[in-house]
Amino acid sequence: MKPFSDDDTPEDIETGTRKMKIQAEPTLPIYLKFTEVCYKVVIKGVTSTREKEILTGISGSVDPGEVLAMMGPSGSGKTTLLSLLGGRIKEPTGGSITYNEQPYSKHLKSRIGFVTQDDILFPHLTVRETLTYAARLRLPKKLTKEEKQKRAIDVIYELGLERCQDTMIGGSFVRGVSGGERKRVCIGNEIIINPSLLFLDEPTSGLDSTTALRTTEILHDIAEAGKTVITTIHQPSSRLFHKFDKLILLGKGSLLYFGKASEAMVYFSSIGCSPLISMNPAEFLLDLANGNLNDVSVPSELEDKVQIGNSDRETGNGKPSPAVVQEYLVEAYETRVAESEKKKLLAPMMIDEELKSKIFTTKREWGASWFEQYSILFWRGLKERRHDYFSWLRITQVVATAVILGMLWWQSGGDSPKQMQEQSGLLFFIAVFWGFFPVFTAIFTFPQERAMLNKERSADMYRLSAYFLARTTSDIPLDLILPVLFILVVYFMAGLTHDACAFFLTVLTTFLCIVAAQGLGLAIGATLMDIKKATTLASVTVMTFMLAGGYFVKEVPVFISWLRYLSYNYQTYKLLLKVQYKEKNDWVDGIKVGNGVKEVSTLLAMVFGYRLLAYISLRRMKLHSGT
Ligand SMILES: Nc1ncnc2c1ncn2[C@@H]1O[C@H](COP(=O)(O)OP(=O)(O)OP(=O)(O)O)[C@@H](O)[C@H]1O
Repeated sequence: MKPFSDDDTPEDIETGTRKMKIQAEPTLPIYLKFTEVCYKVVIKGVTSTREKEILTGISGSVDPGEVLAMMGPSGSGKTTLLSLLGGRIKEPTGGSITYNEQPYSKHLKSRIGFVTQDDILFPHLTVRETLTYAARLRLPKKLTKEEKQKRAIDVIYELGLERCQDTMIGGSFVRGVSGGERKRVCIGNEIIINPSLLFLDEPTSGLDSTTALRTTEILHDIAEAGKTVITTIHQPSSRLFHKFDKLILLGKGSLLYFGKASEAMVYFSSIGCSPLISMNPAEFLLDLANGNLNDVSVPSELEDKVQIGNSDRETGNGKPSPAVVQEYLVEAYETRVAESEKKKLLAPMMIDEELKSKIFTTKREWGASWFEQYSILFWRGLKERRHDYFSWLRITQVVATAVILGMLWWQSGGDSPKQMQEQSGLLFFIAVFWGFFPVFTAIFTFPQERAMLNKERSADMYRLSAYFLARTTSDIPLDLILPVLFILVVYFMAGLTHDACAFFLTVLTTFLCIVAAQGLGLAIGATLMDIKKATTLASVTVMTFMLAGGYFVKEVPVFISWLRYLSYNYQTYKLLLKVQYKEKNDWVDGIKVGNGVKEVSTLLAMVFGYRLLAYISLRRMKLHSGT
């Protein structure tokens, strides 16, 4: 453990919250410049399509060692600008963004850390596990596993997370670390790669002012270590505001101010807007950007606009309307500052040629080999998802269903055709239950995983194929336990064929049905972003498969009979019948009892088919997100 530093107050030492010293190795300094950045989106309505302008002509710059804060009311375009600068949205509609005077390139990905607004973390991993997995996936291959683990521990100490390193992250239903600690873990996830550029979307939202200040101090320390830090911020306290080097103030997508944070108040007073009472500068600036001029001195130009009495522009209370204020502020910035700032930005920077070329010369490579990626993701998936699989709710659901079925078909026997006919209802239910249940589990658990997949794939952490195979194989042990429990209860309560081979074949058939169903669930979850739409489509699909299964209607019309080759429920049902009655009868429930080879191969084909569909949907999902 690192010793406490001289800067730590006795209180820090007592509470263990020492001031951080970010001691990362040197990084490539990156000078970020953006001029006249515009961004539009096309909004498709039911009857018409229109363009919406989100950002208009935003210019600014930030150097290594500086923290640039972006402020503005909600919806003013902060996140959009941050995403454009961080390469998360690929192309601005206009203007240019350069990194050491070079345009964005994929090589930059490994030099950029991006902390999103939502804390996307696995709730059941501990702080240390989260950071260790990130280090093992993201740090260069040349480092050993031990060195990567050490880096994770260093980050834990740098961010003051040592006291909660073995605590689970937690989520909506699991108690875990505090909001401030969770935010620090998100920051740790990004600084672990020692990025040159660090982007953060509202890192202090939802934190109390002391924790927010501590988080901002961390950003300051990170910048001091030679990194370029850009953050959006919602409502900073005045202490926090003074920690920023540069400031961008946005209002409805337009630039109201760019410059040193410490000079913002001087600039606004120079255009006639200053607070009439003592006020937090951040609060004053946000009021201005919102067009709220309460307790603010109004410049004479704006006063005149009220006196003209243009009803559209007045709010009726003697104050100009927000639209008029916004127009005035944009115009004031354009006429007094924008030109000189643009000139400065357009002037070529005195940057070493080496710095320019280094952006492209770094070889883009994965932090781990394909097999390592697979193995890390396998163990991580197993650790995380075992909680979903073995929640008390799921166990109760499965065991309760099994007990009810066992009681309904209590020692039903399957010797006479009548008994077989009755028992076939139970087998049909098993095929339907294990055809439905995993589809919905996959759909419900996937959104969280999708967010993580998007985040990690945007940072080039691993190949999709490694993720997919790890997910598929880590599901296998988890998938086996609940069905085995279920079948153990049902099998002996209902008195199905007392034969070890029949028992294991029943388990195996159910398992194949589950793997196919999960593939379908994953494919639907990855195709439809909306969980409501996904559950509706899944219900309709599985219902159709169930009906086409031939249990209710024996003679299915030819044009619909092909559905039986998609219906894993039907193939499962047929196989279960064969497993139970192969020695006893030739026909049960209108189905010929044979050796089952055809059904096994059809079911296996479905397992591969639905998994392949899931893989294609995941690939397409990547394209949807634009990352
Ligand atoms: N893809 C999109 N399609 C339609 N509108 C969009 C899209 N992206 C952003 N917007 C709109 O652009 C505006 C700016 O959004 P953005 O998320 O950048 O704002 P913000 O300042 O970060 O807001 P907040 O502080 O609430 O997060 C909003 O009105 C938002 O609805």
